[in-house]
Order: sequence, then C-alpha cells, then structure tokens
Amino acid sequence: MSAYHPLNEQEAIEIARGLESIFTPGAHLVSREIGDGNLNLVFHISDPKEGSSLILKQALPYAKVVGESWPLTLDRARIESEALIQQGKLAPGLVPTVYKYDPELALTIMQDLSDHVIMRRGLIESGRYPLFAEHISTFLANTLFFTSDLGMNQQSKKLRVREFINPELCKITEDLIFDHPYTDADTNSFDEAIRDEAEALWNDGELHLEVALLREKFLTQAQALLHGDLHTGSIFIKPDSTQVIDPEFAYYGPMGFDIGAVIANLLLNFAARGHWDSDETARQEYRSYLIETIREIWIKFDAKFRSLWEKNGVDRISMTAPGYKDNYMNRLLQDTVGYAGSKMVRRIVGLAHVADIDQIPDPAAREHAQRLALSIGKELIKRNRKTAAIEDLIEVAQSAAASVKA
Ligand SMILES: Nc1ncnc2c1ncn2[C@@H]1O[C@H](COP(=O)(O)OP(=O)(O)O)[C@@H](O)[C@H]1O
Ligand SMILES: CSC[C@H]1O[C@H](OP(=O)(O)O)[C@H](O)[C@@H]1O
Repeated sequence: MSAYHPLNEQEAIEIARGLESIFTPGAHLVSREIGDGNLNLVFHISDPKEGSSLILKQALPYAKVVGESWPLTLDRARIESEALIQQGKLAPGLVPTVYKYDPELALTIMQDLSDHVIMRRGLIESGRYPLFAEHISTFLANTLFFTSDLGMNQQSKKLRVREFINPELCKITEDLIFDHPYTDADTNSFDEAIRDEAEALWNDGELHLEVALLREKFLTQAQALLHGDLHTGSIFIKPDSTQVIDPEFAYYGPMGFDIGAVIANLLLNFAARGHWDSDETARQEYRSYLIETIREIWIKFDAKFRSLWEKNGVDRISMTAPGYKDNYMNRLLQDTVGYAGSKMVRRIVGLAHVADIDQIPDPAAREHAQRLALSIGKELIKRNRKTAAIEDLIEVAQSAAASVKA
C-alpha cells in the first residue's frame, strides 16, 4: 500500500490479509469501521467461517471529534504502538498484543478484544468486576515503577523520555484539562443548567492555584512512562480479564496522572448513579462497590509498588534514606487526588464528556450528576496537597453525595 491516506473498509481487508498468522490465505474477510473514540479510525476485520479476527487502528491527520480544522500528528500511532509493546512486556496479559505497526499508514494492527466490553459501558450497565482492582493495580505498579528512575537505569530512561516526546497530544491535555475549564474558552461545552457552576470555576482563585500546580507538574515532571489517557473508555473488561488500550497520549509524566484517571472515571460513574439504578438501595450498593474498588486499587497499588521497589530498586539513596519511601508514596497519593479531581471537572464543562453522565436522558437527574461530579472534583483538587490517606478521597466523595441534593 502506498503513502498515507485514510483507509476504506476494503483496503483494510487487503492489509489484514497480509497477517498470515491470523488469517488463512484466500479466506473471505469482513470489515467494519467501529471507531467510537474522539480521534481515530478503528476497523474490525474477521473471518466469520474460522472465527479469527483482528483490529486495525489508523490515526487520522486531525482530531475526528472536531474535524479537519484541528490537525493532529500521525506520530501518535508510533507512540501508541510503542507504548503498547512496552506495557505488554511490563504488564503481560493486560494489554492487547501488537501484531504489526506501519509507520507510513500510521497503523497499528492488534489483538481483537471484542469478547470484552468497554468498562465505561460495563459500569453504566451496573456490571461488577471483582478482579479489576487486582489487574489495574498491577498494570499501574509495573508500568510506572519499571519506567521510572526508581526501577530502570537512569541513563536509559533519559533516552526513553526522548522516544516518548509527545507534544501535540500533551498540548490537548494541557489545554482541555489544565486550562480551558477554568476560563471562558471556546472549546468548553456544558449544559446551560449548570452555567452558574461553570462561571464559579472561572472565578475560583483557590482552585486556580491548585490547578496551576498540577499543570506545572504535568508539564515538567518526567517521572515515568504514562498511559496518558487511562479512563474507563480505554479499558476493556470481562469478569476474568482486564485489557488496557489506546495509549496514544503516552509520555513521561507524573505517575499520579494515570492513577487519578482511573479513580476519576469510577467517581464520574459514582456521580451518575441513580438514573442507572432501579431504586435507592441499588444506588447505594453500587456506589459502595465503586468506593470499595477505589480503596482496593490504591491499597494494592501502594503495596505492589513498594514491593517492586524493595526487590528491584536501582537507586541506592532513595532505597536507604529514612522516610523517603513513605514521603514518595504520600506525594504520589496527593498527585493522584489532584489529578482525579482535574479529570472529573474537565468531563463536565470541557470539550469531551463521558457517556455515564451525558446519556442520562432526564435533565434534572443529569444536572444532579453534573453538580455532584463538580463538587467532588473541585474538592479533590483543593484538598490534594493536604491528603494523607485514600480515606480522605473517599470521604470527599461520600460527603458530597450526602450534601448535593437531587
Ligand atoms: N483491540 C481492540 N479490540 C476490539 N475493539 C477495539 C480495540 N481497540 C479499539 N476498539 C474499539 O474501537 C473503539 C475506539 O478505540 P480507541 O482506541 O479508544 O480509539 P480513539 O483513540 O479514537 O479513542 C473502542 O471503544 C472499541 O470499541
Ligand atoms: C480532542 S481529543 C479530546 C479527548 O479525547 C481523548 O479521548 P479518547 O481518545 O479516548 O477518545 C482524550 O481524552 C482527549 O482529551
């Protein structure tokens, strides 16, 4: 196939045919474009007779959600395939296998995970995933520890940082998460019913200070290789398996940004309950499940990260200096809390929203969910540097749920 152009379904089939380890030569293949994200084309190619299939993901030279007026680098396909390969080595079984990367067509060919569901949809449908905290804490601990100065050769790490310089995708995050929600920006999008909330965000100096500090860390702290967009739409799940996809925002940044993303998206679902539950008891039970999952994620992450540090640490003084590990883990928790809050706020007033809340058809119920999400998000941002335990974050969510009335 020649130089870059967006593929059609037939061309996608022809490329997939080349994967002879997946498809029998001459097989009748079927192609469907299934991309529902903000940025890329995703083709599902299958051989219905044999039951074999794969995914072909192609970057477009612009942001699909906005159109050609928002050009976007094709290099993100390289970042995504390289990040998937790194994560696959560090967290085996928790990301799809990459079969092939084609730089010219900005194409990643990977394992089909259609037997899983996108976790955001699973949560909306009140699914429970008892192994999720175990799996995602392993993904986070392994990928973050072994790409940081604590767990890898520090000279090699600097070279890795260079490979994952991702300025255009980082700029999206810097704007959409750490700037636009706090000013009257053109990209913002919110229901008129909550204009008072949006305007309050634009005028809250205490909040702006904390957002500026979190933004500074996002801009400057090359702590570890992040997934960079770890929301529940980037996680495929079923009861016995968790698979992280879509790391095109990967770069070396502050670890708490990834952990905070997971927690923020569980809390967005927490705020949206009610509409998705049959009655008040079901709502309380599902919220308890979400809170328990958040608690478990942090506790398991903390234990696994410390254990990796004990067994595999490469940085002498950080392993022996009294109190350093506790200090590090506490700063990590504080970042997690601050970034979780930032990621909640952006999904209510910023450009890209979440189905958990936007798909609530009843305007009053949707407004309640939005106000609750903002209340939790703002409080987490304001309290981030005072956080001492995961219970502090849980307390913020629970007391907001009790005080923001429907
Ligand atoms: N490996 C995969 N297996 C099955 N479906 C996939 C896979 N990767 C992506 N998809 C489908 O394509 C959609 C968009 O993929 P995603 O990587 O999130 O794209 P974007 O970068 O545009 O957000 C997912 O929500 C999912 O439905
Ligand atoms: C203009 S991109 C907006 C938003 O979309 C990305 O998410 P996804 O690729 O999963 O659709 C990312 O969260 C960006 O901030």
